Amino acid sequence: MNRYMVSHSWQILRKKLGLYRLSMDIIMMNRVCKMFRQGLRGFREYQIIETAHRKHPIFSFWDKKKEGRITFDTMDFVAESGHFPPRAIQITQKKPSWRAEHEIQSLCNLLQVLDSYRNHSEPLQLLLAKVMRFERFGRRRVIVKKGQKGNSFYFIYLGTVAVTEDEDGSSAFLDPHPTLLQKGSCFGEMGSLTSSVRGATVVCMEETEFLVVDREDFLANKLDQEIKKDAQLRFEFFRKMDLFHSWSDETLWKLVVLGKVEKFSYGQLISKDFIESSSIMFVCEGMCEVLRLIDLETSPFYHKWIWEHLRLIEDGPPNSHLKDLSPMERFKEFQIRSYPVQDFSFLKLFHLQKAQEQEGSSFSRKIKTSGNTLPKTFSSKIKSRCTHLIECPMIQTKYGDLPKEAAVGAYMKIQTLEQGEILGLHQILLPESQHDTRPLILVSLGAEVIRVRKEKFCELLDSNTIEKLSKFSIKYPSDEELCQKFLKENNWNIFRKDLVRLLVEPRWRPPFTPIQSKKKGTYNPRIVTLDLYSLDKKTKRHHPIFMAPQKYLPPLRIVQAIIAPRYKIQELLPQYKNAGVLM
Ligand SMILES: Nc1ncnc2c1ncn2[C@@H]1O[C@@H]2COP(=O)(O)O[C@H]2[C@H]1O
Repeated sequence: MNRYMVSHSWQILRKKLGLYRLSMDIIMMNRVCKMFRQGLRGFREYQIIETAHRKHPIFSFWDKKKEGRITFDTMDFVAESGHFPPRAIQITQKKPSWRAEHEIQSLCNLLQVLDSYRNHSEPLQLLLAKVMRFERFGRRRVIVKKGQKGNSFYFIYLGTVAVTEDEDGSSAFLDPHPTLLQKGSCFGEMGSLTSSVRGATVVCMEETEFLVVDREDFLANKLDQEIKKDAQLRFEFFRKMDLFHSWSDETLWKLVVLGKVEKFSYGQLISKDFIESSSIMFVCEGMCEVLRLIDLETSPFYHKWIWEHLRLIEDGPPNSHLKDLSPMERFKEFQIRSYPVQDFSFLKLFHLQKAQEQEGSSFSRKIKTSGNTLPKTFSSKIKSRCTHLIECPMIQTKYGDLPKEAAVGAYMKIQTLEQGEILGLHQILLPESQHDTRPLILVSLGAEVIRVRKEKFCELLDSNTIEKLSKFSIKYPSDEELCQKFLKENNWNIFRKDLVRLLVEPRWRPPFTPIQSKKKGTYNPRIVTLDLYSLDKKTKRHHPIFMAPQKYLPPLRIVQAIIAPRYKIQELLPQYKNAGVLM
C-alpha cells in the first residue's frame, strides 16, 4: 500500500509542481535547518534555568477606595542568592520610555553592587538604568564574537565570562589560565560605542546574568553626551592641577582618555600592592590611606621589646588590677572613691621620660638603672631573662628565640591622600635599581580616583613637568622605623588605658555587670590584640581587617595592639596611694 501511495503522490508532484519546484523546496528546507543549527550552536550544554517554584506568602487586601484588590508578593524584591531579582527583571523587560522614574531609581540602587556601573556619574547611571535589558545565558554561550560588528555592551551581574582570541571561545575551556571577567565587570564597549568590529570573543564559563545596553538605545537616550560631559569634568580637574600647567589641551585630553575612573566606599581595598600595579592615581574626590604591612618578627627592636616585657611576668598573674576583677576585689584593690582635681600631665611626662631612658639601652643595663630609680616594690618583680618562665612554642629568628604567638604583623599608615593629590610619582625620576619596591596597600576612606598606567603617563611628560616631578620625591619610612613607631604608640595607648582605668573605672562601673552573651561573627577587637599574658593559651586566629578578601591576607596574624606585662601604674607613683586618693 505504501509503495502504491508513494508512486501515486510522485505522479501528482510531477504533474502539479514539477521537478524544479520540488528541488527548490528541498534546498530551502536544507538552508533553514542549517541556520537553526548555526543559531543553536551557542546553546550546546545549555542548562534550562527555571525560576524556583517555592511557596512564599502573598499578601493581599481589598482597597475600598480603589475598589480593587492590592497584592504584595514577597518574592518581588527577593532574589535567589546573587541572582537578579524578579521584580527588577520585570522593569528591564519594559521599553525604556515605559519605565517609571521610581523604577529606574530602584534599578540604579540595585546596580550599585557592580563596580563598573558605580564608577559612572549619577546622571549616566540613571540613563543606563533606563535603557538596559536583562539576559541570562548558559555555559559555552558566545556573547560577543571576534570580528563581528558590535551593537551592545554588557555588565555582568552574576557568573563568569572568558575573553578569548578565537572565534568560538572554545580555547577558554582548554586554557588553564583564561582571561576571566566576573560580577561587576563590563565588556563590549569598544565595539558598540565606536563602530569598530569586536576585538575579542567573550564566552560564558557558567550560567551568567547580564544587563545589556544596545547601541540604538544608547544613542536615542543621549548617553554619549553624558559620557562626553564626564570626560569634560575630568579634563577640568587635570587643567586645575599645577603639575599640568605646561600641557597643551591636546595632551591633556590624551591623559583624560587614558584615565579610568573608579569609586570606592569607606574601608574598601583599592589596591593590595600599589607599587606592583605600576600605575599613577589621582584622587578626584574624598580621601584614601597608604598602609604598610609590617612583619614585626623581622625587627630587632620588636625582639628586644618583647623580651623586656616578658621578663616582668612572675609566677603569679602580674598586674592583676588590669584583669577583669569582681566588684569586691576591685573594692579591695583600689578603694578609690574620689580624687582631688589634679593635673595628671606629669604622669605622662614621667612615662615618656622612662621610655626615653629605656630606648637604646641594652637589656641588662636597663635593669640596673631602673632598679636604682624605681621604688623597691618593683625589684622583686624583675626577673632575669629566662625563657623557661614562659611555657609556649618558640620560633627561631635572626635575633634569637621568639614566642610563636608573638610572630605577628601590623598595618601602619604611612600617608593620607586628599582630593587633588597624586600617588605613584614619588620615585618616578629614580632609576629602577633605586626603587623602593616594598608593597604599599591602598585603602579608601570614601574616594573617587582616576587611575592611569605609569608607562602611558611617562610618554606624555615634557621637560617642565619632569622638573616639577622632582618635588614629588618622598622617602617612605623604613620598616624598622615603622615598627618602633608602632610600639611607641602601643606603649602610650596602654599607659593611657591604665590611667583611665585607675582613675575612672572603679567609680564609674556599676556594682554588678551582667554576663553578656558572645555575639557570633561580629568584629571582636580582642581578636586583633596580642596578649603577652596568655602566650601559653591557644588563641583563635582571625584576621578582620578592612574589606580585603581573605585571599589578600598574608599568612601572618594581624594585630592592632599588644597587651604587655607592665608595672602597676599606682606603684610607679606611690604618692597616689596617699593624700586624698585613698579612702
Ligand atoms: N584583555 C582584556 N581584558 C578584559 N576585557 C577585554 C580584554 N580584551 C578585550 N576585552 C573586552 O572584550 C570585548 C570584545 O568586544 P569589544 O572589542 O567591543 O570590547 C572588548 C572588551 O570590552
